Amino acid sequence: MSAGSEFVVVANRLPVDLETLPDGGTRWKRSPGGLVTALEPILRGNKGAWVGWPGLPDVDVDPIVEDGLDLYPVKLSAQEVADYYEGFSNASLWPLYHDVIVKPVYDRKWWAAYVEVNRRFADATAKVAAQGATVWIQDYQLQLVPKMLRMLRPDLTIGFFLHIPFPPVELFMQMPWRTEIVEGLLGADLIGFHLPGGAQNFLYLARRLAGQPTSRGNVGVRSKLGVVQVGFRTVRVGAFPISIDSGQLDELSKSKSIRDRAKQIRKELGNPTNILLGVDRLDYTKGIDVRLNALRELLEEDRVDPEETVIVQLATPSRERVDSYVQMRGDIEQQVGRINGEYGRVGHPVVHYLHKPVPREELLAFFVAADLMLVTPLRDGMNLVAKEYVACRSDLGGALVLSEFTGAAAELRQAYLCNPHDLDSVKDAMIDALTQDREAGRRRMRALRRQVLTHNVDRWARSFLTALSHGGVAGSALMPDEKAEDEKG
Ligand SMILES: O=P(O)(O)OC[C@H]1O[C@H](O[C@H]2O[C@H](CO)[C@@H](O)[C@H](O)[C@H]2O)[C@H](O)[C@@H](O)[C@@H]1O
Ligand SMILES: Cc1cn([C@@H]2O[C@H](COP(=O)(O)OP(=O)(O)O)[C@@H](O)[C@H]2O)c(=O)[nH]c1=O
Repeated sequence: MSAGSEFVVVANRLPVDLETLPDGGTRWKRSPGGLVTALEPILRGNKGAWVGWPGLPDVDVDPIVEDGLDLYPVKLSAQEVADYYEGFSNASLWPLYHDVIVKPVYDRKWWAAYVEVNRRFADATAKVAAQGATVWIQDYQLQLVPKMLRMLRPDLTIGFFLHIPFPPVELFMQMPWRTEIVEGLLGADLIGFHLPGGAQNFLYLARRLAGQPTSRGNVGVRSKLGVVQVGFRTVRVGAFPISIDSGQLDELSKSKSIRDRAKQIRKELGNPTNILLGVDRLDYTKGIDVRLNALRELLEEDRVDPEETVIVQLATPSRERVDSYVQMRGDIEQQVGRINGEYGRVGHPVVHYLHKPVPREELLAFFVAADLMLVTPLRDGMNLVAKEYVACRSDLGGALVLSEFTGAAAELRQAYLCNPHDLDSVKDAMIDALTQDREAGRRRMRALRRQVLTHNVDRWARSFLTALSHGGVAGSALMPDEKAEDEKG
């Protein structure tokens, strides 16, 4: 075996995506989503390796050995992208884990591809990792890798982190391959979730489906880990809410170039009194439809003046070949057209909608410019956008409307919290935020910033990796296996 890497991250995507250009050539671009936002700075600071898919089917890409970060591409065929990524990952697991907002589809062919691709990731990682290395596997696309990798390389320390919610038993039991998934995860030494609720759901399922004895006490945040006893091995289970590089964003957002661009954005929008902002991957979990409906009703009821208000919705294209995403895009674009048709005028639309990725610096200028940030998911593992907005508001201006169904809501208690399933709750939160007293708004933003600036992505990674290397703190005594009792109840 070659020397290999001491620290390896394994994720479905590499931090950069290969993109096909109109002339048939290719170029690298930043991969979408919060997982990459969070992990890239950690890996660059730790000199590690990243195993992942380069984002295009059927391409052979050589490993890229860069300063501080080595990339090891895993090749997927077009059929595997359809079955493993678009199918099992994003039409079975994603909706199941997000409260079945759309109906999950369970397909044996997709499952077979999921097993096959997970095996390929495990094989690739086994080749890259040094003797005794630490391997950190990411997210729902790779839940079988911990067990597969342990069988290949028992010398490794293996962590797993789930970036999306882990569902309650009533939903998880729908999954035809539920036991295989729980057993796959139990190959890790430490399994991390954003919130204690996800960790507790998992502990219950480990007892019930894998028949393993587990701890019974509450799991804490970065403390009081749960345990599952798997033969002679102890698997730890904990809650580690992810975050952002808040210090860096705070600094960048104070720069003259971003401040100037924010002013220019306001001018380009016609200097309205209120700029509302949404920033999301175009995903049905994000509640883009919810905020547009809320705004339309507020306009209808004359509670918001269309002459003084604009909403900017930045929507990165996502999973564009999955049926539910195609359908949702059509619905949202229809809503945008309806609001502009009814409340806009020539040269002054109410909704400014972009369906394209927005570069990081431009995004920060939008955060600085926005009077009201709308984060209204029906369910979201964390939502880094909410934290990014707060980090960019060193002026203590602006206000955040935040869905209670995001992981971020557990920490950002001074936001205007709302229930996205109750349109009146969203509308009231928007009005409260738009009419807030200036001083009260500054107090809220100060408190939000204290939370985000003291709990950054570094702390997230350190808390997880420390628990992984030290074995963590078990919070409650191991209880006897009460599988039979659970099964009855
Ligand atoms: O890779 P894609 O299919 O294009 O999707 C992008 C990423 O979306 C998801 O992000 C999640 O991770 C964030 C960071 O922990 C979290 O804030 C957010 O709530 C999640 O939705 C997905 O989990 C990633 O695997 C994808 O790469
Ligand atoms: C729309 C948009 C977003 N970003 C960045 O992407 C991530 C999104 O992370 P979050 O946790 O909120 O959600 P998902 O992971 O997508 O489910 C965040 O860092 C955004 O700043 C971007 O760079 N460009 C965009 O256009």
